[in-house]
Amino acid sequence: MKGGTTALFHYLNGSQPAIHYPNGSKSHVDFRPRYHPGIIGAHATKEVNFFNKRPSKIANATLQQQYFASFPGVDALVDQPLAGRCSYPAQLGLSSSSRPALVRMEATAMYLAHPTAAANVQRLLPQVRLLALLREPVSRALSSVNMLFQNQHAHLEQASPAYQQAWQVYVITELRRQLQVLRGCYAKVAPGLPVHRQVDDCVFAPNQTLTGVLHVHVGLYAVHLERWLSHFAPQQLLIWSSHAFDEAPAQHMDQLVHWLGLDPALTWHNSTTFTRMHKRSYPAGSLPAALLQELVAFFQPHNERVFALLQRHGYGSLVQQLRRAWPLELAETISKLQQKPAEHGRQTQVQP
Ligand SMILES: Nc1ncnc2c1ncn2[C@@H]1O[C@H](COP(=O)(O)OS(=O)(=O)O)[C@@H](OP(=O)(O)O)[C@H]1O
Repeated sequence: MKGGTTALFHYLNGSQPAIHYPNGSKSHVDFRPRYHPGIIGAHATKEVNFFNKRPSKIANATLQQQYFASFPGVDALVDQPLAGRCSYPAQLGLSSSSRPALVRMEATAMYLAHPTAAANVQRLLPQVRLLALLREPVSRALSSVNMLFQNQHAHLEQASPAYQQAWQVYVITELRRQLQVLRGCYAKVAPGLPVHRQVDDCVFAPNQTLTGVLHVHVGLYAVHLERWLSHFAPQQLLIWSSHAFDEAPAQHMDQLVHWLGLDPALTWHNSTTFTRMHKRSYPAGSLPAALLQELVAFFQPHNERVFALLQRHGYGSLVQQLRRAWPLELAETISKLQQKPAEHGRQTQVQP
């Protein structure tokens, strides 16, 4: 969440007006082709929000049918979506001469941090391939709180002093509150149960909700990856630095095509211009230095935990990449947020 999932989804999915499919479902046909014809996104939205529901007693086959109804060209009875098969290849831009492989994808930002999503996915899609984008956690938290603030204060003119003042009060209050709740959760962690189980229980306690701590909690990647890696093998989980993806999108997309075992010759390299998506502005000069320091200090040991976890699971080169990228991302965020508009754009030195 806030790591570039919208951009990734749309780079892969092209841009598509609606058409109708033989099974009665309404779906898409490209006017800008998908990056690879063998990868197609969910209908209508990148976020299906299916696995972040409470576990249900409905039979797996019915649940699978419900889930696959979110994707174009799918009739789960004849289509064998779990086998990567597709009944209407021509409509999806695939050659119909053989039965081509088709990867269906969605990008529900909430899955990574959700306490039961990994278990729910494993139950229905044990062979699934997963991709996580990790953004420097302080920048990610500020992006998250900025989005919520903007959604709730659309009536305020962004350049106005009232907007800046309200932004500052909101960001300080909300981030401090979330930091306090999560410090409490981590302080209670004891030897025994895995850390992610203890933290999930605390975050999901009766007087506490996931959304209530989302800005900070999502960036505590060690607990989330620990949870997903307790359900899936590292071979099923591709993890990218958000910053590296931003710097070299085509290279990452080609890596994805290769990792999914699709034919690279079918890749449509000119399908997208890789412009940033979901980008928001921030009020310059509004982030107090003390809050910034508090955030940096809070995340620092958690970042070390995620580096150690990734190293243990064979993601050593990613760790090196994140150790280089995160200080740069943090410096960019500080430059964007802390300096007065006149100073904006100057180089800023930060401690990693
Ligand atoms: N290609 C690429 N790579 C990395 N990061 C990118 C990219 N495109 C957009 N962005 C920045 O990502 C932020 C939006 O992330 P998401 O699309 O994941 O947001 S959401 O979870 O769907 O709300 C948002 O960050 P902020 O602008 O700081 O809010 C975008 O600017």
